[in-house]
This record gives sequence, C-alpha cells and structure tokens, in this order.
Amino acid sequence: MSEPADVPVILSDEPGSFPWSVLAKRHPALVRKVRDAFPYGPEQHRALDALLKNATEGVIEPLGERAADREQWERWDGQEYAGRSWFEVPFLWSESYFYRQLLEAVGYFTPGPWKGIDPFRPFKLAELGAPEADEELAALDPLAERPVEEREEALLHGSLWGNRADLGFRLAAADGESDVDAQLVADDSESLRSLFAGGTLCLVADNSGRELIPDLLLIDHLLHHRRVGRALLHVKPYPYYVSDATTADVVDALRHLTGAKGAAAESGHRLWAAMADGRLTVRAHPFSCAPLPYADMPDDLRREFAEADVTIVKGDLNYRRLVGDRRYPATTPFAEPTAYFPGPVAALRTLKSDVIVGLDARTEAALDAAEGGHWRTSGTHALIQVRA
Ligand SMILES: O=P(O)(O)OC[C@@]1(O)O[C@H](CO)[C@@H](O)[C@@H]1O
Repeated sequence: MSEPADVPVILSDEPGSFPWSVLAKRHPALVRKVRDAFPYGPEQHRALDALLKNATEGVIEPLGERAADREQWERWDGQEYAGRSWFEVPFLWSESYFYRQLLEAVGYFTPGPWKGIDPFRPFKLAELGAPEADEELAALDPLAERPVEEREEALLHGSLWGNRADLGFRLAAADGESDVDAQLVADDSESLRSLFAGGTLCLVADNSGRELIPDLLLIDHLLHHRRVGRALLHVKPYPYYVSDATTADVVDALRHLTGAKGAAAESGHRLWAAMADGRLTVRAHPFSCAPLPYADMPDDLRREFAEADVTIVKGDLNYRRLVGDRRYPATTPFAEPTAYFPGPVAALRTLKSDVIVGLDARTEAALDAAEGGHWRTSGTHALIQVRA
C-alpha cells in the first residue's frame, strides 16, 4: 500500500474551508431536505434532530449494539475515532459516517416499514424525469450518424461531464455557479481509449440519473463495438452521498432508457440483454461505501480490479478515495498515489473538492491566477487521468 505519510490528510477543522462547510452547512441542509421529502413519523424526526445536533456539535458515537455492520465500522477506524469531534477526524471518514447515520435515523436498516426506503429517491427520480435528461437522450440520434470513433469520444465526454449531475453538490451550488464555462485540466483520453482491448472493463460508478445514464451509454458502445468483452459496474450497496448509484438506480436508469425513443431505447435494450447474458454485471461491494481510500481495499476487490484491462473510476468522491484524501502538491504525478492500484486505472471527474494531482505547473499557476482556489471545488473543471 502506498502511504504518502508526509502528505497531510484532509480534516474539516478549519472554519470556512471546503471540508468544514460540508459538515457545518451541507449536511444540515441535507437533513432538512430529506425531512421535508418524506412523511416520517415522530421517531424519525427525533432521530434526525439528534443526528443534526451530534454531527455539528457533538462527538462521534459508535453504531448501536445491534447494527449488523458495527464490527465492520470498528475495523474501518471507528474505534479510533469514537469520542472525537466530527470535524477533527479525516473528512472522508466523517462524511461517510454521516451518510451511514442518516440512513440509520430514517430507519433504512431497522426491520420495519421504512427498511430499505431510499431517503434520496425523490431527488433521484426528479432528476431522471427532468426535461434536460430527455434532451440528452434525444442528442443520441444525430450522434448515431457519426463515425464510431467520434461517437466513442462523445460518449466518453458525456460520461465525464455527467459527473456534474451530483445532487449533494447542487445543494451547495444553488446559485448556479456550476453552470459557468467548463474545461479540462488534464486529458489522457487517448491513453484511456488505447486500453479498450476487448477484455474486461470495471467502471466504478458515481451518481445515478444524469451521470449513470451516460456511463451506461458508454458501456453499451464499448460492448457493442467489441471494444470490451464484458463490463463490471460497481455501485453502492446502500444510498450514499445523496445521488450515488445503487442497484435500484441501475434498474431505474435501464427502464428509463428502454422506455425512451430512438438510439437511447436501442442502447437500453442492448444493455438489458447484456445483463441477461452476463456481459454486463452489477457489483455492490461493501467497500464501495467504506470511509477509506482504495489503497485499503480488501483482497477480493483487488483481484477483480487486477483482472480488468482498465478500471474507470468516476467522480469526485471516488477520486478522493483513489488518490487519497490528502493535501498533495497539485503537480504530484498521478502515477504516484495510484501506484498501489492493481491494474490500469483511469479517473473521470469534475473537480468538486480540494484534492488534485497530475497537473503541470503552468496549468496550476494559470488556474490560480484566474480564479484563486475556486477552480478546485466549483465543479466547472474536469479531468481524465490515466495510469496504464
Ligand atoms: O463524488 P461526486 O458525486 O462527484 O461529488 C461528491 C461531492 O459533492 O461530495 C463531496 C463533498 O460532500 C465531494 O467529494 C464532492 O463535492
């Protein structure tokens, strides 16, 4: 495991910083949204109040005695962090634990009528049904007339920029700042495309809805044109970071595609068939919701990534987990913090948190000169980085 011990891990203890604002502002706003979206009973309201108070003013409490994943969380550093302020443990850890505790508060894990009810589902469905989502699908028809290479590039960029469709992020960027001109700060797309060699693709998904649909369209293209022989789609085992994709969201996305018109429906039916014959498989590994970097992944996951021709890691959170949620110099080569990864790996991400590696010094200087540090978290810039 690569342990860049001398690079500080990101905490949330600096008032005004991005991680601090997520814990102090984004999480309370999210609790309000979830509370308003469901006719929860008094027990859930009380639990949400308690979570809000605990996560902003209190200390980390261990999971209840009866929680099935209690031991797992203890192994995932929970024992070490119990009793400490949420703001003083790694940002990656406290955010992840917040989502675990939010699900607990609404009864997601407790036997009873609310078990398994995704508290983010209304937001996810609203996004799938938005007119923009239909426009994006309609754009596939003219694209189908273009040469295969061009289509592949367009679908790759569709999957990349789909990552802006992150509902947690939009809670914080309600002033529309996520819609300003977007640009790529690193582009290894040619190197990525050279890795599609007819074998296995792992795609570690991020958001559902308007990100998952283009991810699926890319997978369909790669399968259909035999650029890959099979694809493994890694999703989350439970609702996470608001819009992260679960198996239920894959089903919704596929139903949405098959119910569409034209090229979108054709893709949907091909993907449906690929699920049936095993060329497309969904995985929901517990580690996909772990509060830890991928450097700590368990052996079964390591073996799976090792067997793939390439693993595409989508989105901001997965990027933080891939390279480690640390204050790296931005010019750290991408290959260094990803050296531990067991096979070729590519990151497709819009920039929505402080972590960044693999920039050249000129690009970093130009971005800083134009925007201060804003470009790191505003979601207006993106990257495609590859370690072959
Ligand atoms: O992984 P995604 O959907 O691209 O982004 C996740 C995100 O919105 O949530 C985290 C902060 O809460 C950051 O990693 C990022 O801002």
